[in-house]
Amino acid sequence: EEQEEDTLRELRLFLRQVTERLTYDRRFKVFTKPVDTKKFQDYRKVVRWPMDLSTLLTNIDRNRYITVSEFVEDADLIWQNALKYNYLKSGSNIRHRASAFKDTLHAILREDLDEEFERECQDIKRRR
Ligand SMILES: CC(=O)c1nc(NC(=O)[C@H]2CNCCN2)sc1-c1cc(O)cc(O)c1
Repeated sequence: EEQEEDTLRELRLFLRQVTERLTYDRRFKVFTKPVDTKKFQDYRKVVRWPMDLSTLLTNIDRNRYITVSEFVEDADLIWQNALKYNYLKSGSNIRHRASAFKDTLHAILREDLDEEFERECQDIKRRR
């Protein structure tokens, strides 16, 4: 009902703010767009579930997330995929950025997410 729609609108605003903070951080430019699979032909052999910041934003606008934890599952794919694809010594530069991305994402959530709000979102999900 109306209160639920208010909560989900507030969730989308929060998730857009988190995504935008990461997108504007120049360290994470490599994570802002889908990996170019023409340029990196082996990428899809290594990474089953590609994810990037622009796709997160599209998913938010399409009402794909009704809890913060669903969003975090997708956002975590970004750094997990980068660590997997760059496991060799030559990928250390991207691994450092992936680790910084992970720490920044979870620091933002620890600082800005009210767990009472996430519990409300979980209740809406349960009722559906
Ligand atoms: C984000 C990611 O996972 C990524 N990994 C890379 N790894 C390599 O190039 C490693 C692969 N192993 C051999 C040594 N090079 S390049 C790259 C990337 C960089 C961009 O500027 C845009 C983009 O979309 C993806």
